Amino acid sequence: MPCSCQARVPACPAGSASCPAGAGIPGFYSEMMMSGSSPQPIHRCWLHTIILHQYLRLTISDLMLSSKRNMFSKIFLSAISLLLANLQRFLCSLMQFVPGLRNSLPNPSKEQITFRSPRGLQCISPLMQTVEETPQPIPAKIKGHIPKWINGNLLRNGPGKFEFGEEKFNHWFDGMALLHQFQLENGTVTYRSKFLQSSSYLTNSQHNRIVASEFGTLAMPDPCKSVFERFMSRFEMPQPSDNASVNYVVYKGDYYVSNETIFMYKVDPETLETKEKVDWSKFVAVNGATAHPHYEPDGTTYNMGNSYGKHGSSYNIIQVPPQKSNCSDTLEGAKVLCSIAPMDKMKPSYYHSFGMSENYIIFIEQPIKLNLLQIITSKLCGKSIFEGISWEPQYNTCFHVVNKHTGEVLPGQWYSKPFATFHQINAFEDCGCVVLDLCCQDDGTTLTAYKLQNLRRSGEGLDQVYDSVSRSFPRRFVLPLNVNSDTPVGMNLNPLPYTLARAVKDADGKIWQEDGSFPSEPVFVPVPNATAEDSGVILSVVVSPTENQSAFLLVLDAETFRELGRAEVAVQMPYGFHGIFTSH
Ligand SMILES: CC1=C(/C=C/C(C)=C/C=C/C(C)=C/C=C/C=C(C)/C=C/C=C(C)/C=C/C2=C(C)C[C@@H](O)CC2(C)C)C(C)(C)CCC1
Ligand SMILES: [Fe+2]
Repeated sequence: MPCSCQARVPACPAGSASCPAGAGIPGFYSEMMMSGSSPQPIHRCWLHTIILHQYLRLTISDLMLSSKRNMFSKIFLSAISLLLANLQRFLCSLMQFVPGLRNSLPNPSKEQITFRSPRGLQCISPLMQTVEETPQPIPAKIKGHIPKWINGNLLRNGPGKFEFGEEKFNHWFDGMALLHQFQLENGTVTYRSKFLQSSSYLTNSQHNRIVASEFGTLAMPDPCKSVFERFMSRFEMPQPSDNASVNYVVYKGDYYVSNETIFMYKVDPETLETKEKVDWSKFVAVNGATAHPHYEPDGTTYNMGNSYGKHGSSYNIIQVPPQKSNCSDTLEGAKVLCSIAPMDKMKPSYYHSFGMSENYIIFIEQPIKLNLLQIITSKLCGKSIFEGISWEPQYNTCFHVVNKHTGEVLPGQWYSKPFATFHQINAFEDCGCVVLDLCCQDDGTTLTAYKLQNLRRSGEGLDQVYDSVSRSFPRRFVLPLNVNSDTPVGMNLNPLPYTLARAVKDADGKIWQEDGSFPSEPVFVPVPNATAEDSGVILSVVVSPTENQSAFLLVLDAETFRELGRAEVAVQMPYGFHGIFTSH
């Protein structure tokens, strides 16, 4: 990394103990908990309601920034309720504005965040069980009203088959990709689903056992082979899975499903048919890419992927052009914009997503480490890839900022105390800073909780699993970009006053929840020709482990979070991962 005037600037996690300035977003949660508001939404729907909260948080902070509409009264009411809820913290935040006092304020300590350990959580095992596909569209039963202007498909991806014959997968992420489609047309909704016809799915089906290893499951050698052949198979390199179960992504206007390996599949978003398999390494020198690319308005796509070579690994930023040069195009023209060396080349960090603002790509190198030696020898040791991943909080979390137009890595290092992050909320630039909102956990061992044996527990066992998972909070990080050797040390460099304006959402109370219901990642669909940023609807597929409780597509008014309608589908549906909406 170019580093002639390298400055190590502690990134400022709003509300965390390391940044006095940040009485930020996480405090919002602690206040919500401590002021006696129900912590239920997080506890009851611990898989995804959190994301709904995070989405809300984002909407509110954006509203606060633009502050154009009828927000003043909301802010005022919120401020009053916050003031009453926590007078001391409020005074502290006011003192932030007094020059000289700002840096001497007490840190909002983590200990202030108190949680009740929930007891008797509802068993969610039915959401992680094999289901049948529904290849022909079936009509959904509409309750309420689905606006007629929403025309298109909500496409979602996630695991739907967890065993073949007698053999069972170990980890939630191993389940075979089931592609879902909710088709919305003129106020009506139909649903269909199909299993991705990946090589993993086809060979496992053909042999009626697990032949292809997945993230958390090492396939056993073929029992029909000789003892010698079975022994020798242990010396083979693990093969990357093509079970693209994590998300739908778009490159050059075509739809693909993706996990995080070297393979993706092109799919037909209308019929859910599996089309061609695409290998990233045929186009750019990478061994995989995330399932969370970022898109420019013109269709240019940015992604990140690791490359592994003789001398260890690199993190690479990839740019895919917006248009095809002919109709059979896939990733032609893709290029590596820049490569970043890991802190330890044999132990690169795991990342599930990355940030993008107008001019920058922000890569977060977190202390969830891939032990390459262990992964390469995993077959020999009888282990899965998952077992080669570890949480190593002796490392800080480090932010790398790259100019996405030039590929130049900015000559600074921003770091924070160790935290783990899977998903980004937002990234933008303001006053010479990059502002990042992330879903953060103080501990990076969550992947273990997602083992199927844990998720399928019930009663006290499930409560224990839930207690073992570090809570996820939205946190705001401010990375001042114009830092050089003249920049004074020990001063808060965050010029943005609005990182304090974090407490508004609670009183706003835009939460959708229902007992025993598990909403999926919310997807915003703007009304055609929308003028306000939140004119439109929020779509979320809601599933339930309760018998005979139908899954449904929920349609909320994005501005008010009022339920407009729901489209119930009488099929069993597992809990999925991600998806997108595609307009007709
Ligand atoms: C094996 C091999 C090599 C090396 C291979 C290596 C290093 C492979 C590494 C593979 C890895 C790290 C795979 C990771 C897969 C991770 C996946 C699929 C993650 C999925 C995450 C999901 C679905 C997240 C879900 C969610 C989370 C976290 C929070 C919730 O709130 C919301 C929800 C459910 C969506 C070499 C060196 C190229 C040589 C050749 C052979
Ligand atoms: Fe994700």
